[in-house]
Amino acid sequence: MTGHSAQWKLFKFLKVLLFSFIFSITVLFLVATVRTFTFDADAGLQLGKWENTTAISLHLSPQQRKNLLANFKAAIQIPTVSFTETNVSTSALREFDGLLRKVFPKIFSSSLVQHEMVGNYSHLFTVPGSDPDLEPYMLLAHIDVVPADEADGWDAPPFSAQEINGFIYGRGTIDNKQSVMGILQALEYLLERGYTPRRTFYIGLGHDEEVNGLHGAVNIVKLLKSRGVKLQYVLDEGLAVLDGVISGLDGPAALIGISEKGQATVKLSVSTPPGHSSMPPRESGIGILASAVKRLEENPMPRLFGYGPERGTFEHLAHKFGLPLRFIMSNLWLFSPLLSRVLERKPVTNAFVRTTTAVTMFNSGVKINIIPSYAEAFVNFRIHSAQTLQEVLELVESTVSDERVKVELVNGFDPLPISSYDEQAFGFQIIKKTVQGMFPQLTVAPGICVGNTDSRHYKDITQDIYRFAPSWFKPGDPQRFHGVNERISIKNYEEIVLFYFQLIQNNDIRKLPPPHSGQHEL
Ligand SMILES: CCCCCCCC/C=C\CCCCCCCC(=O)NCC(=O)O
Ligand SMILES: [Zn+2]
Ligand SMILES: [Zn+2]
Repeated sequence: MTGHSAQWKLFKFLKVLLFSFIFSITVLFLVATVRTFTFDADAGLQLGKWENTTAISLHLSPQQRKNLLANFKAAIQIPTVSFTETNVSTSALREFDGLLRKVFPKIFSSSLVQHEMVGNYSHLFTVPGSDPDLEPYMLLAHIDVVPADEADGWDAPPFSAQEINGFIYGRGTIDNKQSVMGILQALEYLLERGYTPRRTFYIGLGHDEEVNGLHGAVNIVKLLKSRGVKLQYVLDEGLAVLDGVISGLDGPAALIGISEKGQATVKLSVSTPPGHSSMPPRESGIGILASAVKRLEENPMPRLFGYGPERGTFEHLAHKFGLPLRFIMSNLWLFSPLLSRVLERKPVTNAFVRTTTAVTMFNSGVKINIIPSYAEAFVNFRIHSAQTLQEVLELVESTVSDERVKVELVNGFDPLPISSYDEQAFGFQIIKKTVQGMFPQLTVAPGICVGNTDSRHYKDITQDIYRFAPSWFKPGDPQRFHGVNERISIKNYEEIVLFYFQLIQNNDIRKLPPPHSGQHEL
């Protein structure tokens, strides 16, 4: 070792020491002097005077609960799988339509409810309210599911709806037939009890959400637009109740999605001359493509934690963390870079830190002794709210940086706008009130939906889109989305039905109470 490099190492060591010292002093100073800033998640409306609208309560006999469960199981047992935009399970979708008509006779025979098929297999229900001055709202869910293979390690066949220890197993139990059946079951019960809404609402059930919703949601929106419909808000699938999923958070939290990430699907391809495998070139097309893919994986997109709505999530939840996390979450202006490095270690939380990179398909070769002429890979990016589709494409090009690799955008869109979630945000507050009415122990916070939903097609006819259902997720449950052993507890499915039953009635409020209106009442 030369004297020069030893000096340099000592200098670097002293620099780190000095930085750590300054950092510790700053933290101590802040702890001692700065009043920790936290949102009071329940401020304002909690004390406000709410107009009472939930006049009808839901009491179910053991037989009714059995029927409710049987209806849900029947829905799971129909394999309404979407494979590609042009390959959906049409006969299963027809069978599903038959099931809905059979198990929800009130809805389909009611003179109040208008039912239309859209794009052949999607459903649009219109339930007119008695007061035309109130702006309508819309509930969304989707009928289709992603494929599932029992051989991947399912504890029960994915379309069996088998009951194991109080859970129903099956593809679609949390994505998203619990909402499809939950919404309609709630409406069926309300109609049976003579309910008529004050505020008009729509229910949209897409049949191709898992393959972009181009025939279902897109056509429903076209139809509503042609009728001049504007919506107060839309509620779709997305976030959920997280119970133990966020490390360090004291108690469960309901995250209501106020935005969703953007998306880009990029195709990388390499064309090379084919030939005999006994005389291979130094680099094959597969090798060139594999290196490009590896470069994308090894160079993740930049950390952007704190620059999007995820910041609001952590600030709202800060008061539910113990120290030192509470302090860190309450001072993200200082700690975002540090927190990013912790969150990026796990896939579920990494999704909140950056645009994610997922290599989902890789195809090449036809025979073991032929050098293939073509290799292709598909990479799916989920774009952080603080980035644009264009910026992601530029980064992909510069990371691949090999003219032999063709880079094409298959499809993509920017992150969705941020819906309002303040005290005067009608949809957010109605959802929050309904959640807290059922689960007073929950903290409610705005969140960002890392997956995409049909609701993104509705952005021209509403300002406010929310993504939430009260599905309870414990550690390991988020991985069941599109994974193995997707399941829901019977208790939770019943809660979902009750949630929509209450939500529909809560929407009949004419307007929200003024903020802080109840604070002086003693
Ligand atoms: C705040 C940090 C921890 C948050 C943990 C989040 C838990 C995530 C819960 C649910 C997963 C999100 C799924 C969203 C719905 C996706 C719908 C879908 O599959 N759409 C198709 C697609 O995105 O390709
Ligand atoms: Zn879904
Ligand atoms: Zn899905």
